[in-house]
Amino acid sequence: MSALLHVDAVTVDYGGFKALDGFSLDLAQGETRVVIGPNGAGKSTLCDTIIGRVRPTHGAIRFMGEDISRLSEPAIVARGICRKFQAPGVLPSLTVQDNMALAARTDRRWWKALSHGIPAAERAFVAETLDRVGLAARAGTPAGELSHGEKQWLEIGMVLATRAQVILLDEPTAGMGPAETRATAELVRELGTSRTVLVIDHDMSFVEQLEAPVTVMHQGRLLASGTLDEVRADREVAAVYLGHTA
Ligand SMILES: Nc1ncnc2c1ncn2[C@@H]1O[C@H](COP(=O)(O)OP(=O)(O)OP(=O)(O)O)[C@@H](O)[C@H]1O
Repeated sequence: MSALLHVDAVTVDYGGFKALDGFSLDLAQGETRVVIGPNGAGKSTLCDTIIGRVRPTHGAIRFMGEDISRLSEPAIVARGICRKFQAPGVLPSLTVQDNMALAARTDRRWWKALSHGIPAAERAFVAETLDRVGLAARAGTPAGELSHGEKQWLEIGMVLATRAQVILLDEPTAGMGPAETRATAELVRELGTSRTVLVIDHDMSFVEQLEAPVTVMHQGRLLASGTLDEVRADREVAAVYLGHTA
């Protein structure tokens, strides 16, 4: 089966230091994949390269067969790839519903969106998306009043609201306690039923709960790939990564 997203032997060279070093990864339509690796392995650079913030020195990123590695970030987002950053980026003074409505707008002129209210056709979609991320009861709350976990879920919902096909989640559980982490795992699994998802994370209990195939990176290269149990059993992985964190 051909990949929806194909990271093809990508090298990112910073003046001789290779943050990615001939790294390849295929994401099939509908797949959820977790990328783990020690600090500095190149995980964020991988996301940055897919979304167009960093240009590959060699290799290419292909999405639905098209080489997107020279496109701008907005052009890549317009094709259906969206990234949720580590730092929450919601507008705190707007309600949860209005943040979601802005993300859902195909017309990105926010002043227009807000001054005219949410169009009826989008209202149902916004409500449905809030429900999917468990924030329906918080629709009227200013986003600044949400808990840390709720803000993260709102951000994930905002990515969903863009109708992106491929969702990149960079450490979605950063700063969360066990209960919020469990709820996030459930949410990501739910997202995986309708989208293609690439998750980067350090938190092993979270990765376990995702029950998804795992790719391990080290020094910009692919170290191992398989189920979490398989990569845990890999001696090289244990040596460079799991041995230090488990
Ligand atoms: N603009 C840059 N110039 C030079 N080196 C960089 C640049 N960006 C990243 N690096 C280096 O590339 C390597 C990979 O960084 P990256 O942030 O992708 O790793 P990571 O796996 O996401 O790490 P972490 O888990 O700590 O976030 C690191 O050694 C980092 O210092």
